[in-house]
Parts: sequence; structure tokens; C-alpha cells
Amino acid sequence: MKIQLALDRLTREECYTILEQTESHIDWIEVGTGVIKEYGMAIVREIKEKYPYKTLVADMKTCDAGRHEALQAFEAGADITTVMAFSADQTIADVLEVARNNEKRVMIDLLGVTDSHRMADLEELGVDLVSLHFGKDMQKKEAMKLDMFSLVEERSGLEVAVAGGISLDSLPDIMHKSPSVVIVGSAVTKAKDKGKVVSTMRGVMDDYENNH
Ligand SMILES: O=C(CO)[C@H](O)[C@H](O)COP(=O)(O)O
Repeated sequence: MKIQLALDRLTREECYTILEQTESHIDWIEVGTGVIKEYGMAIVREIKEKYPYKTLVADMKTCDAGRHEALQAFEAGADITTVMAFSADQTIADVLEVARNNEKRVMIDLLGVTDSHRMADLEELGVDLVSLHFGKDMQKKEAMKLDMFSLVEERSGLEVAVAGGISLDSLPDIMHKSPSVVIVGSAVTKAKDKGKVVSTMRGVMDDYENNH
């Protein structure tokens, strides 16, 4: 199981400070949508230059103009770009094609998807990486429910990431669902001792994997 650290709703300086404190415990770095909106593709480029050995996810949340936005992300150094699952099939196909041509990957954000037919469409389009996502605003009313995982059950062709308010408390239940990537944002970025929280998460995940 990998940890993807989501750098979201942060200043440039905060992103760098947090990366210094956490980078040895994380696998993938996500440049969050809000950070990209604030600083543009420049911050994706800068972070990749500083951490070239880390997989970099640009959380573009593309929903149209797929070819253009995928090129923007990949040319800036992203290894993975994100596209919303509700986008037109053409958008998703275009982003997948750009990714293939550049030896990069696409993560499809399943925010709002409840329909297994859409999952079948995505697989048909050639999608191989998805993120189960319980959104920031949805978290204001309730916590993520594990039944979200039913969308990806019996879809062995999909690598699954999961995001949405994951904390040290909710991590054990999530691990039982064996996602490939655990995306963690504010539980780490807003913590007082960010390094400690993320290293504890890493330890909990490693222990689980060593015992299952
Ligand atoms: O993509 C996102 C918001 O759209 C977040 O980066 C993702 O949900 C992880 O952050 P948190 O753990 O704070 O929910």
C-alpha cells in the first residue's frame, strides 16, 4: 500500500515545509487542485524538479479539454494526472491517449459516481487507476462510508486509490479493503507534528501488510 500525500489548500512555502517533514514516509506526492489553481503548472514543475524520484500526481480534476490539460500536466513533470469520471468518454479517451504516448498514467476521480455501469464504461475505455473519493464538502456532514468500495469490487483490472478525510482513526478499516494507494491530506497537512502522523500511518500500514 502506498501513501499519496495531498498538498491542498496550502501556500507554496507550506508545501515545501511539509514535504521536508514527510517525504521519507510517502510514496506519491499530490499537487492538489487548489494549489495548482493558485500557482499554476509552475508548482508542479518545481516540485518534480525538487523530488524527481517521487511519483508526482497533478490533481488537475480535468472534466473537458482533456488532451490540452493532460499535456499541461505531463509537460510540467507530472507522472499521473487526474480526470473526473463524469467527463465525456471522449475526454477520458483523449487523456488516456496522451498518457500512453508519454508513458504516463491517468487516475480517474470517482467523486459522485454511484453507478456500476459507469465503472464498466471506464474499464472499457482502458482506465486502470481510479480514486474512490469522498469530497471535502461531503465530509462536513458525515464521514466516508466503506460501502464506497463496492464500486470497485470484482474489478480486478483496476488499481484503487482512496481519499476523503482519512486519518489515523479511519485508516485501519480502510486497510481491510486493501486499496493500492491511500490518499491523505489534512490529517497530515493540518497536524501539529506532520512527520510523526505520517510516519505512524506508514508504520500501521506496514504492520498490516506484514501480517496479511
Ligand atoms: O482531492 C482532494 C479534495 O478534492 C483532497 O486532496 C483529498 O480529498 C485528500 O484530502 P483530505 O484527506 O483532506 O480529504
